[in-house]
Amino acid sequence: MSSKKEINEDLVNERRKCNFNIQEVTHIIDGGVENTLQRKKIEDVALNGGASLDDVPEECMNLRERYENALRKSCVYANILRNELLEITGIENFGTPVIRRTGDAFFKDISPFMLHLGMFVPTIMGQCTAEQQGIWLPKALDMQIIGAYAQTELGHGTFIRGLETTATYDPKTKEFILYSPTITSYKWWAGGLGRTANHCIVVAQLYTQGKCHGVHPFIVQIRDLDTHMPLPGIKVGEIGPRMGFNTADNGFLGFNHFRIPRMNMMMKNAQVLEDGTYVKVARHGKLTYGTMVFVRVTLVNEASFNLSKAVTIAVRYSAVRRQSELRPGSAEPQILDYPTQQHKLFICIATAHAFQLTANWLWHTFTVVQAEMRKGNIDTLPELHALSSCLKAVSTSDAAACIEQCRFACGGHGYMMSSNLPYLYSFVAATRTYEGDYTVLLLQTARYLVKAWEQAEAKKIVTPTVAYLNRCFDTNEKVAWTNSPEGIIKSFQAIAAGKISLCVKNIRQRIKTGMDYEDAWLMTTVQLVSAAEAHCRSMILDTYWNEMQRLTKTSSDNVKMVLYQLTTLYLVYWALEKSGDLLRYTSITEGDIDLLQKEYEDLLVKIRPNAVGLVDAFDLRDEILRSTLGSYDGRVYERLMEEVQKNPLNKVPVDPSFQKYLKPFMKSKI
Ligand SMILES: CCCCC/C=C\C/C=C\C/C=C\C/C=C\C/C=C\CC/C=C/C(=O)SCCNC(=O)CCNC(=O)[C@H](O)C(C)(C)COP(=O)(O)OP(=O)(O)OC[C@H]1O[C@@H](n2cnc3c(N)ncnc32)[C@H](O)[C@@H]1OP(=O)(O)O
Ligand SMILES: Cc1cc2nc3c(=O)[nH]c(=O)nc-3n(C[C@H](O)[C@H](O)[C@H](O)COP(=O)(O)OP(=O)(O)OC[C@H]3O[C@@H](n4cnc5c(N)ncnc54)[C@H](O)[C@@H]3O)c2cc1C
Repeated sequence: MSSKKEINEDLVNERRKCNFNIQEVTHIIDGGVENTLQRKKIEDVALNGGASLDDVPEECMNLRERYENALRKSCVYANILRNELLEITGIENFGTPVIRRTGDAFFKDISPFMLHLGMFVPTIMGQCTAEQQGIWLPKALDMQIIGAYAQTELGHGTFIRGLETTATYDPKTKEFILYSPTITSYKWWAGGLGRTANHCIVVAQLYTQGKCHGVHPFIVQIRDLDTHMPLPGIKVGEIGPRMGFNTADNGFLGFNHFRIPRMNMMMKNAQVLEDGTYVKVARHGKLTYGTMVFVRVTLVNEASFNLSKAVTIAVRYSAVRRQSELRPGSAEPQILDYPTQQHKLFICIATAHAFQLTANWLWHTFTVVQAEMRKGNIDTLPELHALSSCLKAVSTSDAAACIEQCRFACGGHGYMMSSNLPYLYSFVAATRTYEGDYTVLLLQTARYLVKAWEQAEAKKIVTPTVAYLNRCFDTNEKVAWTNSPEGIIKSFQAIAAGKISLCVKNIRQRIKTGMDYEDAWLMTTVQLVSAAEAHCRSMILDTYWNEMQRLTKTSSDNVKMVLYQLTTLYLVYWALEKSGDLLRYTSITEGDIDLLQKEYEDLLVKIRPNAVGLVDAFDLRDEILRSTLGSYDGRVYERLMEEVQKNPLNKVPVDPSFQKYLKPFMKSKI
């Protein structure tokens, strides 16, 4: 952080205006004082140990240089991780978001090791027997082997049951034979696979004793550990430039009758015995999808974190940037003073808080379900799947939209790579697609909601997150509108219940006209997606409001006040966004909507003086923000100018291509 005298004067004034204790809010976001201290300790170790910032910005390098540079930094970072950070957190917490976040000081784009840490290691933990873990986990944690997660194929990503790679058991040699029978069966997209990984998890159709048993995970060595050459029978490479993730080393992979030992099938949930007998161990058929559930849960946290970075950049910049004049001859106002700018940005601060608290709650739910499953109880898995699916879908989609809004809020300079906003957007935009596409995951939640509705109809007990269906089912009429946080939450539950009810009605009507269930479902999917989104929004609103109440019980009055304002802003914003639904499912009137609009605009005014304080409370170090526009000191123009000097194009006054192309071209038409 720069010394105080260098801090932009507007930002100094903003910080003076802030009327609440910033640290108190930081502790709430971190989940307590202890967590803040732990985070700072981890950041000190990770960043002071040699955060290798680049002399040349990543975006000015060619593809090969970018990869090499990313790998160089990954090795530096991974050394700090395995030698120092895991000492602090304990090895079992290697994937904690606090550690993951320090990686952003090293990589503007993505590390080729990301998938090793984010999916390869968790899959070994979740899908291997204790014996298998004993073989691979120490090596993987120590990074003596580097892995990827190769599930998606050129032809299929969503439809996992449609994967074409086969793993056929040969009892004579006690091996599986991996084979890619078609172009479309080539593995495609796996991060770290293209150039870096020497192992990967391969999801393939398991054949034994002449029968297909569906998709199962296998651990496969693909490159020689010494020479790094692809092993015979393996075809592997990089899939090419993409919108983001350009240093993530996404790869393709094909197998030509490639043999692996029997024990390389990950056998926690199903086994193939030496003679080829297939034995199902798990009580739930979808436990092989466990890594995806884990990553979906962590992605809600990612959505919040990346959005907090984007909005920190945009709010600080908006305090520094001055533009236009309100009255002829008057001084140019800070753009943060425009209500339209506040409308773009304050909802982003609130959304980051809403997702952070929801992510914490979801993580807790995940650990409880995991503990139950260890005891053999799998009853809560469907609810976790429904929850993690819709929360992943909505949080990543909203975060991407909010980050883009932050970029709009920064005008032309927001379009510069050095603002970091394009990187943040392309990273989060990908999270809407990978680990289950938005629409596909909402339809998974919708499946669960339709079943829950049928249970409520049959007066059976439904699970806690859909308990509101019982109440809404009984009332069967428009919910009475009350303008209070609780009233808004209840109204959103009524919207969700109303939409689910309508879906069920329409499916039944379509079946009556002669459609089979699958077609009736298909024809209703537009409404089903909308119902699942409504359910998800009601949960986020409920969790944000209740968790914020709980967490601020002992806070100082001003902290309570500013966080109350922000939470209310979020509730009112969404009530206004969904006013059409409110008119349909509650007794709200046009007059009530006018009052909500007025309340929203009043809240913008109230939050304005604390805006910079609120983003400071995210406590994001400049090394992690990596933005010319968003640094703590607000030296926006100086940083933009400094960045220009690093651009290799500016190293010589005349580019060699002038002599080669431009001059001959200009002279050619005489
Ligand atoms: C130097 C280092 C840098 C620093 C790093 C430091 C640390 C890192 C540590 C952590 C990193 C933190 C965060 C980020 C981590 C990683 C992320 C990074 C990059 C990720 C890159 C992307 C990876 C991928 O995308 S992997 C591929 C993912 N693929 C998908 O998600 C496919 C989506 N499709 C599906 O999930 C399914 O096919 C389907 C659509 C759900 C349908 O499945 P299907 O088998 O066809 O189902 P059906 O047979 O129809 O049955 C449906 C039935 O099953 C139930 N079901 C479905 N899924 C599940 C499930 N997962 N769990 C439980 N139940 C499930 C469903 O409800 C239904 O049940 P019903 O019949 O009773 O209704
Ligand atoms: C940056 C990035 C990194 C990735 N990393 C990995 C990795 O490390 N390992 C890995 O295995 N994979 C990885 N993937 C792949 C990723 O998991 C898939 O792209 C994702 O699951 C979507 O599948 P798809 O590409 O087949 O899309 P498709 O399923 O082809 O989707 C295309 C469109 O069709 C729609 N659609 C598809 N099915 C249905 C349906 N049933 N109902 C309604 N609409 C439907 C979707 O909504 C979408 O709009 C990565 C992808 C990206 C972008």
